[in-house]
Amino acid sequence: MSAITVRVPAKVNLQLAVGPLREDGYHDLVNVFHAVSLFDEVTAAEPFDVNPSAAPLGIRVEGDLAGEVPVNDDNLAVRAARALADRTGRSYRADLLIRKSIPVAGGMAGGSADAAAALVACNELWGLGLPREDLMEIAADIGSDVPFALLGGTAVGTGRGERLAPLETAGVFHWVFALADGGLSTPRVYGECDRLREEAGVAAPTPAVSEALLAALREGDVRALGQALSNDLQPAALALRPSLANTLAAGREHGALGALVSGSGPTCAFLAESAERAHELAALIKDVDGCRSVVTASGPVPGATVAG
Ligand SMILES: C[C@@](CO)(OP(=O)(O)O)[C@H](O)COP(=O)(O)OP(=O)(O)OC[C@H]1O[C@@H](n2ccc(N)nc2=O)[C@H](O)[C@@H]1O
Ligand SMILES: Nc1ncnc2c1ncn2[C@@H]1O[C@H](COP(=O)(O)OP(=O)(O)O)[C@@H](O)[C@H]1O
Repeated sequence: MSAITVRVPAKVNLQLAVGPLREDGYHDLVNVFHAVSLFDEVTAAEPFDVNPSAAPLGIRVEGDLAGEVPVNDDNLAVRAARALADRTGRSYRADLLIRKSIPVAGGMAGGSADAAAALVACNELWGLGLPREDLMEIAADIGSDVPFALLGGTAVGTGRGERLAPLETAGVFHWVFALADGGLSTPRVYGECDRLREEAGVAAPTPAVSEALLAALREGDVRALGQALSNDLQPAALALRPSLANTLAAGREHGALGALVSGSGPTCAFLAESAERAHELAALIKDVDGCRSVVTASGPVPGATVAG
């Protein structure tokens, strides 16, 4: 096969419980991931340039957001492809093309998604046949959110978020995402969370999964799910980007069943009762100050999957 395309979803965090800062610089989490139907596509192709001195991994990005994505060795898709090749101990080549739709630095794990997609695409292109468990291990070395982008669905992540257990869910949930201008740096938001806790004299709690959230997911109870959504990083994201409070308030006023910052933000997520209500809600919040654009999506959807 000379080119493989993989479709990979964004995520929203249904619960993000953040524990104390660990010695390795990460926080222990209970991270309930939910994959939604907003996708990037990554194509890995045999290189056009057969010159042996050319870089083994080429990278291009297409789409309105392309200017915000690094097109060098820092790109998470390139890092993933290199880690996969290193694992085999052989030198492989590929040209990677990302068709970007997931917001960049938006708290929806778009970079992690591209890394997961590159692992699946290159595993196929290079005929490696590595099992999913091996891809999961490489994924966890690249970033805490990368294993979930491989898995998809709805899952609880513990440790730094990389140790996953799939969750049972019923039905389809409908979402509106309000995208903001500019991103928020994930380490900066975690740092602000620690700072706010220290300032308030509050010790970081031991993270625990919400039983109400698990029951709502199991029963497909959208109202109960709306009530159970939570994000410990939200106060930090709001401190760094105060305009998000307006966006969240607008969604609640217009009938969202739940409203929260997605992960480290600044994307805000709103849960709607139905696909129709999601479209109505999107139209009502799209002109709120600080909101660049809105998209609707549903979940859960599968993780990184070869297209076609
Ligand atoms: C917050 C979350 C929620 O799902 O994602 P985003 O909302 O940014 O997409 C994740 O925890 C982000 O995961 P990911 O983006 O893969 O982060 P990593 O590359 O592993 O780590 C980047 C940095 O974030 C901080 N970090 C990350 C994970 C974690 N459990 N504790 C942390 O403190 C550390 O400062 C780390 O150096
Ligand atoms: N393929 C990629 N797509 C998006 N961002 C990338 C990619 N590779 C590296 N990055 C870098 O990672 C940062 C965080 O990316 P992203 O995963 O989109 O955000 P978040 O962690 O908020 O979900 C970006 O600011 C960008 O510099």
